Amino acid sequence: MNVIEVNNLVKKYNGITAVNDVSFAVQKGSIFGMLGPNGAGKSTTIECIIGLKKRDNGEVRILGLDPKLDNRKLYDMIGVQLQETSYQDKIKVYELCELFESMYENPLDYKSLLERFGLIEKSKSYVSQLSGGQRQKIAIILALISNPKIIFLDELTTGLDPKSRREMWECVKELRNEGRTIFMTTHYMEEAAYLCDQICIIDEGKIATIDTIDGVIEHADIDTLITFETKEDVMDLINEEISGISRIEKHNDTINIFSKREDLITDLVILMKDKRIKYKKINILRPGLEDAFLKLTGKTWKGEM
Ligand SMILES: Nc1ncnc2c1ncn2[C@@H]1O[C@H](COP(=O)(O)OP(=O)(O)OP(=O)(O)O)[C@@H](O)[C@H]1O
Repeated sequence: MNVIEVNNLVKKYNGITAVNDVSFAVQKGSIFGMLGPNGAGKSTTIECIIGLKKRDNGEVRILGLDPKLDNRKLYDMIGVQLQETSYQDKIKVYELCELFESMYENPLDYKSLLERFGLIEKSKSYVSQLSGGQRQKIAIILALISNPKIIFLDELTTGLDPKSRREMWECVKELRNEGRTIFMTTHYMEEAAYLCDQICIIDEGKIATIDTIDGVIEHADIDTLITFETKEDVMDLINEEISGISRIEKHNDTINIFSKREDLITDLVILMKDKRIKYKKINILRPGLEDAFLKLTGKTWKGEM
């Protein structure tokens, strides 16, 4: 069952198209990740979906409701963490939580949420005194107070250290395991690969692909690379005896074989054994999300883009 449906979404800023005919659906109880570089249109997509920004074209349904028309109803059912949330300087954690609690009809008990996220002893601290990771946990807690069915997380872990990022990942998984649906955006490929059931690669406002991680990699149709070292002249032999090679190259003693056939390595090892060819450092490199991103968008992934 789809809990988010977006069809042909378009958003322009002063004539510049930030989100260009974007369509996708998100299944109940899944983690859906939107992955793309700076300025790809991720935040704008979230803001249009939840009704914070007016879309120029297209249809959006969240739990069957149109955020443009059923704004109020939806706010009790979704939780949102936006990228640039600034809190009042002189507000304490419990005050902020109480403020959010007062906004909903059936809020969750914020104290148990603070407990769950290991922040109960920070209850009386000023939000401004919390670490980056703790502030992001507060953002999740605030998004959870309405006991939402769907949670929108916009670059939840940007700027966090690796340990805090890992902690946030576990939090997000837990939320999914409770049956909630997560829509998240991220710059981090390993985050998308670790968390997301479905991933959507967006670039310059357009979707390059939507699939599972394995599906995205498969869709990109990239060769596996098998490398090894030998001092012997084997190029002709390999070309003659082994099928399915897209490309083979030699750099000094290193041979690189590109192929769609992962089992090519088995044939290769048998061939070398039969012909008594000495080799070392045999290795297989399967394509990853990074390679798929490059193939699908023509851009190199620079980690935190
Ligand atoms: N309020 C605005 N007015 C004009 N242009 C905007 C506005 N907000 C975003 N844009 C532009 O729209 C495009 C998409 O921006 P958006 O913030 O949605 O991208 P993003 O993928 O979330 O990027 P980032 O990862 O840097 O947050 C960018 O070119 C951006 O400059």
